Amino acid sequence: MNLEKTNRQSNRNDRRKIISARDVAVTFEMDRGTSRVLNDVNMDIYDGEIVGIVGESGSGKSMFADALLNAVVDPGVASGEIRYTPEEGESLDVLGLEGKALREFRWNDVSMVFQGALSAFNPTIRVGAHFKETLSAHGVEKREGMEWARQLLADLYLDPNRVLESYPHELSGGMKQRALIALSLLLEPDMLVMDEPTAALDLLMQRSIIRLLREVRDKYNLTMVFITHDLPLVARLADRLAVMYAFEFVETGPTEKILTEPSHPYTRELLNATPDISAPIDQMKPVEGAAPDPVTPPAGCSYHPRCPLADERCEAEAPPFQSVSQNHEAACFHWEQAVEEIPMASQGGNSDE
Ligand SMILES: Nc1ncnc2c1ncn2[C@@H]1O[C@H](COP(=O)(O)OP(=O)(O)OP(=O)(O)O)[C@@H](O)[C@H]1O
Ligand code: NI
Repeated sequence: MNLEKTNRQSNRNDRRKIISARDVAVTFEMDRGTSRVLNDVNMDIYDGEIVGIVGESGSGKSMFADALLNAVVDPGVASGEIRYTPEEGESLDVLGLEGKALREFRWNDVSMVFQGALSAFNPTIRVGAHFKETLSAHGVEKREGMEWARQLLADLYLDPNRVLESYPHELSGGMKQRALIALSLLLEPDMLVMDEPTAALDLLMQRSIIRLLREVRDKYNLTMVFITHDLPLVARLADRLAVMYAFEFVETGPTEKILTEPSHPYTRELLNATPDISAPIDQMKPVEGAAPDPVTPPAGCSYHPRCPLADERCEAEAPPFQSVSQNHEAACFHWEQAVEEIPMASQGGNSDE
């Protein structure tokens, strides 16, 4: 196996678009109407980057993650187009994959640590057996595969022998989560999608996992999507952030730009709800007002009912993305006004006043 991929330093614009998502929607048919829980989102993900996706609970983060892997559960329906382009060979239409091709895609190309996945380990079999089963399901030679598993576990600062011999309940939450990350990397995917991978862990363990993920990304040149409602946490990890509100992305940009020049009114509120970027999540106050209902979303900009800057146009027209600066966009007609008029609570780096 070619275990270490080469690290390439190059301009983002020359880099391979590993994922290109266009007009991706997820809908559920409900008695009271169609629930649109992901609303025609677009997103490009570049080789080797770490993208953090943040937003409040219920905003559609998991729906986006699930769509990326064509893993939206019934009766949810994903539509639109998701193209995956491997390092070599033809690009794939992810939402068109099924059966064996889909299973292979999910382990070999883009793999995922699902939200609440700590319970994914079968409690009655040893951790090592989970690795062996995955190898044999994909026809990988066991000896070589398990050698790679040991290296991955060691890279995640686990004792391979101890972990492989253990039953899941014998490991702490942090160890289990790292073992799960190792398992998801077993078949050398190009990209790893993690949905709230640290939510069940204490603050110290969250931070150490963040550090580990950076090391793993650098060593294996992985592309990562890290989903969380914990903005301070993901800001330590991600190269780029995408802020989600009401089933859509409302602002994307380099992490530093989002922290220092947040331009969508919602992003500014979200950051203001975080008293200190290094403070733990439980010290955050929620953004005021209620999130929209996916069956009856507001017309125009979906944030307008909560937005201090909303005018008639915002009530009627959905704002397209506007360029704020290079690689930084906000879906708001009034982003310039937002920067001037929605003050940021004093916190490190937010100094545009
Ligand atoms: N099986 C389902 N049927 C109908 N609606 C659903 C279903 N699963 C989720 N939803 C709705 O889809 C919307 C988006 O949910 P999603 O799980 O993507 O949110 P999230 O941003 O991941 O939230 P959290 O931070 O709590 O994980 C929510 O309004 C949720 O109620
Ligand atoms: Ni979720």
